[in-house]
Amino acid sequence: MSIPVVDFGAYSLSEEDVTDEQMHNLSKELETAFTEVGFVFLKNTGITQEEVYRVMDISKTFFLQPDEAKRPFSRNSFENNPNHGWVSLGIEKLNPLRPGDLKEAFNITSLCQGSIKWPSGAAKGFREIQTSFFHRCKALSLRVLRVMAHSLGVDPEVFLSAHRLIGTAGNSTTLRSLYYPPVNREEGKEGQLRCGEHSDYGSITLLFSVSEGLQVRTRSGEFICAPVIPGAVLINVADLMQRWTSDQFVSVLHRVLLPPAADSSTRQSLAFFVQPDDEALISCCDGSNRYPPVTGGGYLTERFKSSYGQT
Ligand SMILES: O=C(O)CCC(=O)C(=O)O
Ligand SMILES: [Fe+2]
Repeated sequence: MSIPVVDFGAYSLSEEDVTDEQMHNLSKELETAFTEVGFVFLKNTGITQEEVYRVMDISKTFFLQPDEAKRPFSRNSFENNPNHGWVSLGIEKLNPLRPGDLKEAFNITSLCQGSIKWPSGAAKGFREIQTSFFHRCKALSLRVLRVMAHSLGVDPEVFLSAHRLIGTAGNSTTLRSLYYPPVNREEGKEGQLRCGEHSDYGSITLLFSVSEGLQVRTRSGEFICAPVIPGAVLINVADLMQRWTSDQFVSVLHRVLLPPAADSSTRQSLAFFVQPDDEALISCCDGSNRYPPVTGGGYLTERFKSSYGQT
């Protein structure tokens, strides 16, 4: 089994709209991918490799600074926006049974709050570059959600009306830059990975990476390596979407292994975690009561508790 590749050109960000026939074809392709695998590569989305490199470059400039320079931007230090900011190495455990992940991250959630701080100095342009990429990812996500609604035969407003506030205080959608530094095997703890086995929490995730390392679990339970397809965006179903679709779309485990011994390369990726509005009530879209309704914000709060401990 492999991750399907779908040409999204008909509904790329540079196209105004899509014809009924194109929408039908795309929705069939996404339906197969999200029902059977939970992941899909989209080609020709309108988001270019150059845009991705620009965000990765400015993020890397930030990450390569000494920890003292990054500490003022730490996650959990901004009032009203606890998820914004820098997460240092080894802090987060996406698989709570393993030691902390060997990665650093920078989260960008709400774009317009006075209380948050943005890196400048060495990382000049950080805010502008990240913000404009956030808007591009938001636009693509809404298109993908529309196609997904068609796949399920539900009114697109079921998904779209629950994602009205992306980029504002009432929604926790996050653009996360990830940096995996070189691994020193001697210092590593038993069982430690770059990113432990997990599934994502929200509706869908857009993932941009330029090097290998990601593994995705298949239905039969084995992990397969995700290839790198230059210019393509990897999109996966997350847990709340699985619940919303009464398990029709599957949210599957994935992880990032350590590089082979003696390989001192780094890895970078960008994840755009799409999350329904905090107050949006998510009930099974097939009208069943397979899962009780839950709010976007309430569900996320519960999930964060397990990846950061109960604090
Ligand atoms: O870096 C990657 O490729 C995957 C990261 C990931 O799955 C996550 O942060 O949720
Ligand atoms: Fe993930």
